[in-house]
Amino acid sequence: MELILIRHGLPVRRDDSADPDLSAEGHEQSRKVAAWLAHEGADAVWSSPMRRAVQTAQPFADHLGHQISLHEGVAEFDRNSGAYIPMEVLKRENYEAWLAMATGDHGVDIGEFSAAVVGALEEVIAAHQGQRVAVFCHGGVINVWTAHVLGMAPRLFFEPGYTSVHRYMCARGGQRNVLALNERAHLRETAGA
Ligand SMILES: O=C(O)[C@@H](CO)OP(=O)(O)O
Repeated sequence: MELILIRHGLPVRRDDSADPDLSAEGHEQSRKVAAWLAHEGADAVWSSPMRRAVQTAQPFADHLGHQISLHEGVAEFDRNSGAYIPMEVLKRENYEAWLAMATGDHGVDIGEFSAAVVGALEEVIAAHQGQRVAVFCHGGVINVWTAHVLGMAPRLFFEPGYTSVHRYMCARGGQRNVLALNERAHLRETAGA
């Protein structure tokens, strides 16, 4: 089966919640990724239950006429942090805090987080053998899954862009291969993509 992971669009900043809505630009990015993926379709659409992921999934699910299935196991590692500051904003405003996160101080056990993500995605894979499935989720989720497929220790090692598309072939025999990372051609006219 082909597993497609899509990071959510640009959210608004929230200093009082880790579960922000998408910004106007994030909604526009979501419409663009839906159009980008429309020609190939998907047999099912899954999402993290966080608002930014569900709102990003909605245009694609609407296009296909699918309901969105939610899985708590692909919610972001900082879901309980109490605030949401986009990483690029954090880097500008508080470089030390950004550096701490970028070098592994995430405030959570990354091994536990990775095990939960891998378990959740393996459930999705098992439920959709032979199909193409889109899962709308988060930068941390995409990082630890990709590290797992590459045989690396779990860590945040690359920067998935907003509404970036990541593809993996997942065979019945257990083989997991990367097909593509960080597809963002659908954003080529979007400022800051
Ligand atoms: O908190 C963030 O900025 C990132 C971390 O990777 O997560 P998300 O993809 O949910 O924005």
